[in-house]
Parts: sequence; structure tokens; C-alpha cells
Amino acid sequence: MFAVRFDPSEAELPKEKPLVPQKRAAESDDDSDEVQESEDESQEPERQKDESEDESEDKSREKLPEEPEGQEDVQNQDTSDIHSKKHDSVISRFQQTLKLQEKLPQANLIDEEKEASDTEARPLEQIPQPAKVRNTHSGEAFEERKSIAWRNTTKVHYDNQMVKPFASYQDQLQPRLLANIQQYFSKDTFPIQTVLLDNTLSLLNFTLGVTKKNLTRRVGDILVNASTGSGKTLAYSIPIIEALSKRTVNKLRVLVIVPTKLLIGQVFDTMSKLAQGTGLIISISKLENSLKEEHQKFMNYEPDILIVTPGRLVDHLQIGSITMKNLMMLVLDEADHLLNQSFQNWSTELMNNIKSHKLDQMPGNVIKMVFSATLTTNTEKLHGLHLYNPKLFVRDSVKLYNLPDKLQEYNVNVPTAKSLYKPLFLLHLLNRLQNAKALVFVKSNEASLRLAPLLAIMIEKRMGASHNVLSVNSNNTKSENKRLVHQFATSDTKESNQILITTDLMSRGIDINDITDVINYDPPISSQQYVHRCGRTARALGRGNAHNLLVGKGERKFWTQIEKDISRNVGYEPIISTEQDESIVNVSENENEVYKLCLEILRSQNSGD
Ligand SMILES: Nc1ncnc2c1ncn2[C@@H]1O[C@H](COP(=O)(O)OP(=O)(O)OP(=O)(O)O)[C@@H](O)[C@H]1O
Repeated sequence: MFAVRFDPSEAELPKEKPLVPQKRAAESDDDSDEVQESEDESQEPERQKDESEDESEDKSREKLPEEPEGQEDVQNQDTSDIHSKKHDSVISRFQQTLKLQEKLPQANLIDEEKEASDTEARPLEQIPQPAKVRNTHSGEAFEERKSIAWRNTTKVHYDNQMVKPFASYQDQLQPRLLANIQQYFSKDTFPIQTVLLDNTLSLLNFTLGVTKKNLTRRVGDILVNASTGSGKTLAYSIPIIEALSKRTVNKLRVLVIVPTKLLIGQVFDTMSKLAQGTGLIISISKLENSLKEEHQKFMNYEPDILIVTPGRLVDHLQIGSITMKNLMMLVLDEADHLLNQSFQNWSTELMNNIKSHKLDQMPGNVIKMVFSATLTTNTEKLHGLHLYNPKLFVRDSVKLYNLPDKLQEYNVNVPTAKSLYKPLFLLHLLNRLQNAKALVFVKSNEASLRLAPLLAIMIEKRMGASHNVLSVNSNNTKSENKRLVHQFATSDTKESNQILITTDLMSRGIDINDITDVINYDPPISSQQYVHRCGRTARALGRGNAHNLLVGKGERKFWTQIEKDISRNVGYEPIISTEQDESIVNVSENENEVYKLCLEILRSQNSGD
């Protein structure tokens, strides 16, 4: 509320009521007395306007020592006499205001002359603008920030030619371990395995042979950003089994943390095969087992290696089933996923536990091995791991992530106007695949629950070949989904294409080696998700196809954004839909009729449910 400024130069009072400084709004928010005064019938209407000004005067008068209120006989006094008294009171109030203003800090006062002079003096030119802030989110700045994330880490580049026989490590691997690798996996390494074994085995063997001291600091922490299906599980399992195979007493020395139960089984399977005949105790911990039983099991037989999800790890740390006292190696598989999830803030809980239980409190007291095909560039996530002298093993490529070398991508552009027919276009695409085992990624459970039955109805109406369509979704029980995944993984594609419709639950780490095609029915939400989805095919240096159904300009534009983070092998550039693919998005008159009928059937099925 601004007081009306009183101009002292007009000290002589005009005929009409003098302008007096309005009182500031009363501190209390109860303005009922003001309403009361302004509605007071006793005053003549024409004076009401003046009265409102007088009210402030009346109100301020209440504050000032002067003629007592309610003097009824005041009407009979000489009016000039009344005026002079009123003027005295106005002038004395003005003087009071001036005194108050003198007490105010100068900064609060608006210098009218200066303000007046400023406004008059300033010509109507462009007011100078502040310097433009550099857009730190622009592409190059963002890329630069991403690469800074790796700047403080020693980079060890490798390329896909680095393959050699596992037998070349016979002096560095226990004979039993080498035999298990060659029996269950392969005679030759994959590139990421070569570069990792070359950089760790000799250090591990030297330190274990000469002195246990500083073993972890000699090796340092290991970060691996390697494409999907490139053999990361074997790459970290081999040095672990090698390092433990000489142990005498079973103690928990290795912790492997993975984001899902599905992955626990896969890692357990790989490590058990490698450790055959070594006597090592490898345990897993998963939610369906009772915590109490697992607690008892670990107390009776302390495992050498524990494979666990973050939530379960925190449970066991909190009830003291396991101790970090002897921990030597910590593996984070699908690390970017693990570090992005809250999971009761598991990494802080784990780091604190290591800090309070390890005898060796020096930095680098545990070798941390951080693996992913889309390793986070978000340093504060990695920062929480207190990395020690980390080495980053990364493909020699200019971008963040690599797609499998022999993955071929196909983009099918669906006009927005035809998006209603997307399920039919998916069927057209499936009809073109021969002996295919295809994963179809949709954006949600609901999408999966709608698409699978509609595909089945269209196939029944002979709109397409007789593909065998399965759907993994949250309506199924966990055991049903597990059975469906197993059925899909072991299915034969001679008679018909095997199709599994799923959400991104299946996009990480699932290792089904003969998936021929991945179809992004709904686009992924990030380049990481795109890499992991496509990585379900073209595994173990094999071939595979990824098909992207892109509806309208929006999804096409989004896809080009994803491209910025992705490197491909020479010759495997994405094939954008061409005229022969146009037939995928064509709908004949007859098809249109039958398709509409299928939609009707689906609607009646759903309403009938
Ligand atoms: N040297 C090798 N030779 C042949 N096959 C291998 C070799 N190493 C691993 N494999 C096989 O390759 C497949 C993929 O391995 P793995 O699951 O470890 O890949 P990954 O890099 O962890 O993939 P993702 O990032 O999707 O988890 C597995 O079936 C594995 O048995």
C-alpha cells in the first residue's frame, strides 16, 4: 500500500479538502472497523468520498492528541476557528511524517527529483541487455560434459579384432578353470574378455603369489562399457574364479549385484560352470526365498561368492547374515540400472558397511568392477562408489554406446493418419520374417495385454501366418511369466515364427542366444533402453535384426536423437523404410473390413471379461 505523496510545495491549503498522507494499511488484517466507518449512515453521501480520506484522518486522529472525539456542540463554533485547528493538525501531522522519514534509512526513500530526472533524461533507446548465458544444455556442451565424466579415469581402448585362444592364458589360469571355459563356453575369447584378462590376470596372480597385501590396490577399480551380448559376465567371472581358486577357507570375498532375479540365475549358471571342481561355494539370494532361511544358510556355510539383488543385500546387511570384513571384489552388473534405482539407497548402505567392517580402511580396499553396455556418464552416481584408480575399458568409438557389430536395423515409417492400423502393420512385418524368434517391445503392460489378443484374433481371421504369440505381463503370475520365457527360449521356429510380446522388464541382460529379431513396436524412452532392447539379439558376435515402427514425425525425430549416442559397425547403418517396406503400411479395402471386425471382437472380449 503506497502512501499518497504529499507535495510540501503546495503547503497553502486549497479550498477543497487537503490531500493528507494516507495511513499505511493497518497491520492487523481485520479491516472490519474501516468497513464500519465507510458505511456509517450518519454522514451525508457527498461527504462519503471525503469521509474515506477523512477516515484515515479520523483514524490517525485517534492516534494524535487533539480535540476530544464526539464533541456534539462543535457545530456552533466559528467555522474559521475549526478550519485553523484542522490545518494545525494537518501541518503537525505532516511534520511528524517528515520526522519519521528522517529516521527511515536513506535507501528506502525514493528520490523523486532523481527519479524524475532519470525518467526525463533517458532517451528511448534499447535498454542494454545482459550478456546471453551460454546454453550449457546445447548439444556440444552436453557432449563435452558427458566426456568429462570419463576424463579423470584411465581409458583402456580395445577393438573387436582382439580375439585370441583361451589356451594362450594357460600359464595364468588354473588348469581346471581353463578346461571348464573351453568345455562350457568357447575355445576363443571375445574382445572384452581379452582386454580384461590381459590387464588383470597377471596382476592378480603376482599379488596372490607374492603378497596378499595391497592386492586390491594393485589391480584398482574396473569400469567396463561393452556392448550387449559381448560376454561381460564371463569377462568378470574368470578373474574372480581364478583369484578364489587358491583360497583355503570359505569366506565371503566376492559380492555380485544384479538388478533382477532373472539375471541372478544367468550369472549363477555361468559361475557354477566355471567353478566346477574347485570347491568354491557360490550362493544366490532372492526374494522368493525366506530371509530367515537364507540367514541360517549363510551362517552355516559362508559363501565365497554371493549373487544378489540390491534390496535383498540391504536386508541381509541389516540382519547381519553376511559380513563385508573379508570382501575383496564387488561386481555391479548392469551398473547404470543399479545406480539409477533407489533400492533403499543400497550403495550408501553397502559402502558404510564396508567402511565399518573391513579391517583395511585404506582407499581401494575392495576391487570394484562396474559393468554395463550403457555405463552411466553421471559421475555423482559413480562417485558414491569411492572409486580407486579406476580404469575404463571402452571400445574405440566416438560415441557413448556401441550396438552389437552385426545388428542390422530397419525403420518402418508409419504415417500418423494410419496409426490405428499399427497392430496390423506389426502382423505384416511378422509375415515377412522366416523362422524367426522375435521379441516385441511395447511401452506398458496394458499395451501388451491389448496387442497379444488382437494379434491372435487377426491370425485366427487368417490376416497373417500362424505365428505362435506369447505375452509376458503383470497379469500373469511370476511363475507363469518364467514358464512363458522358458517356453519362448526353448521353442522351435521350423513350423512357425515364435513371438514374445514384452515390456522393458526383458530389455536388460536376458541371455537367449537365438533371438533373430527385436521389434520396437513402441519406441524406447532413451538411447540406453534402445541399446539394451536391441542387445537381446545379435549376441555373442552373432547376427540379428532390429525393427523400429516409427509413427509420425515425432517418433522419427526422437529416433534421430537416440542416434547421437550410438556407434555402429561399418556397414550396419539403419535401413530406413523403402518402397518394398511401404507394403507393410498399406491396408487393402478387404483388410480394413476384417481389421475393424477384429477390433470389434476384441472390444466384446474385453467387455465380456
Ligand atoms: N568367448 C565366448 N565365446 C562364445 N560365446 C561366448 C563367449 N563369452 C560369452 N559367450 C556367450 O555370449 C552370450 C552373451 O554373454 P553375456 O550374457 O555375458 O553378455 P553380456 O555382455 O553380459 O550381455 P548383456 O549386456 O546383454 O548382459 C552368452 O550366451 C555367453 O555364453
